[in-house]
Amino acid sequence: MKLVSFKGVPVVRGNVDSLPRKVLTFLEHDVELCQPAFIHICDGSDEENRLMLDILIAEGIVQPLPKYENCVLAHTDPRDVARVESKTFISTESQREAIPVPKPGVKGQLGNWMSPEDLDVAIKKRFPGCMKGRTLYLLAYCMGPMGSPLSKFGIQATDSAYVVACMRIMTRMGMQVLDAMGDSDFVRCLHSVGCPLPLKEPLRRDWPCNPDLTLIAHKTATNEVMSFGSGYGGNSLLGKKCFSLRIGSAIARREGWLAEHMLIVGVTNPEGVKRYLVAAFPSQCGKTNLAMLTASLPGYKVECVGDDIAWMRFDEKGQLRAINPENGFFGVCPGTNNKTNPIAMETIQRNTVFTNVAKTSDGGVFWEGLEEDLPKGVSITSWLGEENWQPGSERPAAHPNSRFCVPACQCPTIDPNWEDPAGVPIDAIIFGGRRPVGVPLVYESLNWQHGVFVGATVSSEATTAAEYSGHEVMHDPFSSRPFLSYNAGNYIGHWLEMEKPGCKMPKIFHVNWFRRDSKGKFLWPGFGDNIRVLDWILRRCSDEKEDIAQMSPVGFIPKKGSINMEGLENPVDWNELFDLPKDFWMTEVDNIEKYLTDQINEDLPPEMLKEIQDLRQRFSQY
Ligand SMILES: Nc1nc2c(ncn2[C@@H]2O[C@H](COP(=O)(O)OP(=O)(O)OP(=O)(O)O)[C@@H](O)[C@H]2O)c(=O)[nH]1
Ligand SMILES: O=C([O-])CC(=O)C(=O)O
Ligand SMILES: [Mn+2]
Repeated sequence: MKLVSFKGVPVVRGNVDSLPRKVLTFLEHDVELCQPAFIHICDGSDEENRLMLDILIAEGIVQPLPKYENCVLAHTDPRDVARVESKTFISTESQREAIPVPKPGVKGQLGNWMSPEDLDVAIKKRFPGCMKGRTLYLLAYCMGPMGSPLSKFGIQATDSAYVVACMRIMTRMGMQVLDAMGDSDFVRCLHSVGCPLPLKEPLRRDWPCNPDLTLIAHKTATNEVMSFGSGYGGNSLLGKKCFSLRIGSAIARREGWLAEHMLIVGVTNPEGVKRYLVAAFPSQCGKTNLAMLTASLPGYKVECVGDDIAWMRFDEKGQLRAINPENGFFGVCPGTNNKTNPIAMETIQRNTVFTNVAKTSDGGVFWEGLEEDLPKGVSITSWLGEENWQPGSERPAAHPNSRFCVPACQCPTIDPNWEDPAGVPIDAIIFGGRRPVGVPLVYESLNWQHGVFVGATVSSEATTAAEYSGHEVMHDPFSSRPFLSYNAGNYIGHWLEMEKPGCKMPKIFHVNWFRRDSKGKFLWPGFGDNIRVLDWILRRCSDEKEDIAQMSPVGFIPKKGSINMEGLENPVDWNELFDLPKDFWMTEVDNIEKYLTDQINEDLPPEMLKEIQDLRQRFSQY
């Protein structure tokens, strides 16, 4: 029998009675806590999606984009435009489980911890009654291909129809998941925009959020996420960073695998040999672009498995395999255009939710980088609603962290094996970041331990993916600093422990597309030309031993001329791209040492101290 109400709350859609027992218990708890006016059990259907978009349009949160097929544009409160690292917490019994204890007098930068008692207080301050007057949407979703032994289930309760529409794109969500779940365990995710009705103060730009009380909390021991006050992507689509990275890496540590902030691609060379690799760059540093690369070298093909997150484990034959837990792309808009990323441009013509981009008078979208594609005679309304926005204005047309949210299956270069339940075999791991000086285009680590050191010492210029301004170079271990959910020292230790007899260890590389010349211009063209570097990397992974690498203090670097530069639009300066300035690197080693010993202190694995010593030693003799 269909229940028409649950705990006295009308069920406007879906059948509460058919929910698995554990899901029902979760729902009961959230309904009692948040006191929604209605309950809606999501089925993931097209019809339901239409309903969500209609609600969002009626509320003024999104507007249709008649120029494209089934696309909408959302504008947020200008205070809710990015992840908020300062309000993101890991809650564990002991602090040291979650974050290292830095040296005395040093401010820790490797995550925020909250005691279970403080979290209880924080929850009681926020969640009771937080959904009054609103609908609680219950979504069942699967991270990873349905039926894969590597996949995991999640349940999210949310009071945001925007979140429902985006989660339907970013995860496998709906009836089929509820059916497949049965009584399996799941990650419990509760999300509220924190604006019960009636409102206490008017919304800005019709976007409900609660910046003063924003809190993104994770209980890793019990696989729980509680997110309050933000509707923005990484804070609200809880399957993404919260589950797949923070909860995911804690599970991965317990179970002996890796959950990483990495893209996954397959690269086929002109001989038809295909190899897969993963790459970890910090937010806004080129993962989506590399994942959708159009090769500028003839005969090469790059196919996309994922653009942001990889779950990886060794199979029984000792081969590392990766799945993409996600079902869509939540990609950066500015800079995306038909030259830099034509594949993304084609992907986002349909069924896309855009957030915080500008709108054109012909019902399309606009952002920095699309100037050349702008039809004649159209006018632009900026993301902040400024009409008749003009190129060159002081404020950008689109927010620098504006995003598209689109189903992965629409990507014309999606890999045929992207949903292989066994995952794809990984031959190389790449780290990288935005390094304006000193760091060469590519180098290869000397062995696994050195490669782990390369990952642990990733640094990059700050971007707008979180609440930073300016371009300071920041440490970002494994490109996952914002997503660490257990002690960074143990994180490094976990990576070291992945090397086991019988496992074929992938080679580890470091790349830098962002080195600049003395005038501030990028030395490397990047984008489609990055295939030239991938080609070198994959030749290094091949069984055919080519004479293309030489030892340097940072690791193996390409022998001069060993990267294919044929057909480059403009010549590049090899010497400048691979220069290793000794004074820069001596300072870099000191910085690394200070950062790791200050921040991770007693939990830093001694292997890292050895790597610091060796790097300094190699440079002092250079
Ligand atoms: N110069 C240069 N810029 C690049 C390159 N690849 C990407 N970018 C720019 O870097 C910005 C971010 O690129 P994305 O590929 O979206 O970065 P991401 O790592 O996927 O970002 P998140 O989604 O935040 O994790 C965009 O503005 C790109 O145009 C490159 O090879 N060279
Ligand atoms: O989490 C987000 O909002 C988007 C993202 O991929 C990142 O910042 O790495
Ligand atoms: Mn990302």
